[in-house]
Amino acid sequence: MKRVGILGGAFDPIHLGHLLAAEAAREQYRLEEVWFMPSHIPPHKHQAGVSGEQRLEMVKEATRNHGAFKPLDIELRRGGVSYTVDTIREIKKLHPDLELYFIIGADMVNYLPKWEGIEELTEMLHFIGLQRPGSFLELDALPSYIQESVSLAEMPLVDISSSLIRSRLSAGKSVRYMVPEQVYDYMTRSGLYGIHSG
Ligand SMILES: Nc1ncnc2c1ncn2[C@@H]1O[C@H](COP(=O)(O)OP(=O)(O)OP(=O)(O)O)[C@@H](O)[C@H]1O
Ligand SMILES: O=C(O)c1ccc[n+]([C@@H]2O[C@H](COP(=O)([O-])O)[C@@H](O)[C@H]2O)c1
Repeated sequence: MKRVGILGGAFDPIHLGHLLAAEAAREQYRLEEVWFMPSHIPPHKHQAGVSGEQRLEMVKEATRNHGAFKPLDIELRRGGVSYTVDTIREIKKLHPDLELYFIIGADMVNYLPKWEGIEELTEMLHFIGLQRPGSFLELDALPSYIQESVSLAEMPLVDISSSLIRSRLSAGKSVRYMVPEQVYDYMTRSGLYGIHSG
């Protein structure tokens, strides 16, 4: 069975933490592809500041040079609140032959018990969890059926988040090298987040 990883997120904007997480999961779990999937409306946080189209465009720019990385717009096309369980049901119908891995940072691992339809999700896929600065991964605190569906991957700890990038930009600070150069160029060209070139 083909092994595919999915990295879901707001990508508001996509940054190096996302890319390193995807690459670590790909390498350590021998994933043939990793799909980067922007949410329409995220279930547990504020709606993104920039449009879905622009977040998808940044994902395309960031993934274009990696043969195994692909953008996936299934949640943007569906609209509404992006519950992962609904998305995975849809993907399973389209591709019954895939072995699916959902890639998440430590903050989201700790949150798994609150996810919509989490029991069904653990039957449909595996989770790959990554350490993230500021969030201590507490697998022991999770119910055992969730613990069994989570495996960990190692990555260099990267203290970058989309909110850090947005707040730096609103303060007129540089975010160069926190996002790939192509994403930086796109943000500058489109004037996203009030960015000024330089
Ligand atoms: N620096 C990082 N290290 C490891 N995982 C990360 C990192 N940044 C994001 N992730 C994971 O990537 C997924 C998507 O993240 P998302 O697009 O919401 O970015 P974010 O940086 O967490 O955004 P925000 O700061 O706006 O909350 C989540 O599972 C999140 O835990
Ligand atoms: O389905 C849920 O209940 C659920 C709850 C929290 C997060 N998620 C998904 O996890 C991914 C990362 O979430 P976030 O909030 O860090 O962007 C993204 O694809 C979300 O849709 C899903």
